[in-house]
Amino acid sequence: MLFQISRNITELHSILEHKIASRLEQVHRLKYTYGSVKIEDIKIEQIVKGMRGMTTQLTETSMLDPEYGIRFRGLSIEECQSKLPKKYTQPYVEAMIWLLLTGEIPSESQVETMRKELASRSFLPMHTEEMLNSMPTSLHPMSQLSMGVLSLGHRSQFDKLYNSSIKKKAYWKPMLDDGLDLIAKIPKIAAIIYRNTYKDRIVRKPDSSADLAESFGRMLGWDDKNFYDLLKLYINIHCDHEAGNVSAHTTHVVGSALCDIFKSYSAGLNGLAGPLHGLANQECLGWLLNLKENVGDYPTDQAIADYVKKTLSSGNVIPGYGHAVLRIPDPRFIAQLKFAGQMLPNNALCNLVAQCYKVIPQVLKEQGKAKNPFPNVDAHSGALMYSFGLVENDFYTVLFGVSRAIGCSVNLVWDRALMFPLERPDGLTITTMSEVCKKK
Ligand SMILES: CC(=O)SCCNC(=O)CCNC(=O)[C@H](O)C(C)(C)COP(=O)(O)OP(=O)(O)OC[C@H]1O[C@@H](n2cnc3c(N)ncnc32)[C@H](O)[C@@H]1OP(=O)(O)O
Ligand SMILES: O=C([O-])CC(=O)C(=O)O
Repeated sequence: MLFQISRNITELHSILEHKIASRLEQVHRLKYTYGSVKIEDIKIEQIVKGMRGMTTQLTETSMLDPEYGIRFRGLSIEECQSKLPKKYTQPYVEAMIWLLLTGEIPSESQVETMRKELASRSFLPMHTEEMLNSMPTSLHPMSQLSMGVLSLGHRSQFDKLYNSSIKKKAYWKPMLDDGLDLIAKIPKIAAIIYRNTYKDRIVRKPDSSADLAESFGRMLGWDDKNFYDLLKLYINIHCDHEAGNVSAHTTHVVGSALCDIFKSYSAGLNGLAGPLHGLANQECLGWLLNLKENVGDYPTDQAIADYVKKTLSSGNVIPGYGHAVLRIPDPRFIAQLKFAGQMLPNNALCNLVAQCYKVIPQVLKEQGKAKNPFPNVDAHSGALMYSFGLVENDFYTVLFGVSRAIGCSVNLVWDRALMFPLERPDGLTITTMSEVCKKK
């Protein structure tokens, strides 16, 4: 047999086999029955402005509505919180993984199966640990993470089987195996980076009796169930955000060349490390601490507004505000605001975030540039981590990367299952496009 699946995931495999067969039929119909149907026109403006509002991708796992926010397999964040099996106040990350993969709410026993499967895969190969341990601590944690993930590729089942006689319609199986490996191993990579860069270089082993978030929290060095809860919330809300965001899109494009998950997601992580995307959470905390230093712990609204105007007049963006798609306050921000209100009602930094939410949208509206003056997910995450003692803000995007590995992996599994082709859009030179415009 070319490909051996672990006994733990035989049920998951058969659920997926079934779902994939029916989705393949739909994709077949889209391609052959409706192939010539036009769904929208493209304006020059959209091409010049970074393809905003152009529908160009098929995705299974989540959809982003500008006026509502993210829905994971049709469920809002609040619905996920109330319907998925949970520990303490937040759903298990394993439950979210199951939901994204299958579109179904898992039972407690399916969550436990997923937990065991991930725990059994959570060790790292020796060369990955040695490589991480040899990295200079001055190298940005996201560069370390991207290389750590890339180094896992030596045992890619997808690479191995691609070079054997595996059929195209079965590519998703080794991709799932690699995806589970990536999701299981990335917390340990992140923990090594954290302990090496900021602490004593001693990292606890993954805890095979704990769930993914708790084991991750322990490896980072925390013994605090509220922190594990925060990690569950953080990982669940950051794991997927439709297909067009920079990290997911990059992973998808690289994967479309039939790269394995490790090469594809390593590329995605490099995109996540940009300040207009995931790195905004690092920038955001820096900005917030500077604000606090300038205006004190309990500023007036006017003092905040003045500081925001100063940032804008120096030509910088307000990190954590605005969004390429959303036109409302990000529900992921609201979920964190609620968590902070319940867990840390008297925390000055989190209360400052809440006060900024009252003040900043008005200032951005008055400036009149940002299409969305409201906070996005990054406007809160750093303040929460900081308040739980994780104060090293250049590590924050690594946490984001641990989470986004889930959505990106699940999407690659489905990309291969639906046999999506190499992605290769056309381009025009500026001169040719100008000529096309003149003719029209
Ligand atoms: C997980 C995530 O990736 S969420 C996003 C995280 N990034 C940030 O928080 C960084 C701050 N925000 C931004 O830079 C932007 O809002 C982005 C990158 C998120 C979205 O970019 P766009 O879709 O181009 O935004 P939009 O169409 O509203 O931009 C129009 C103008 O408003 C400006 N603008 C948008 N957001 C902001 C902001 N937060 N502060 C100041 N100006 C802003 C843009 O820079 C642009 O100015 P320009 O015309 O001089 O180039
Ligand atoms: O959707 C986007 O473009 C950015 C974002 O919020 C995410 O990737 O989480």
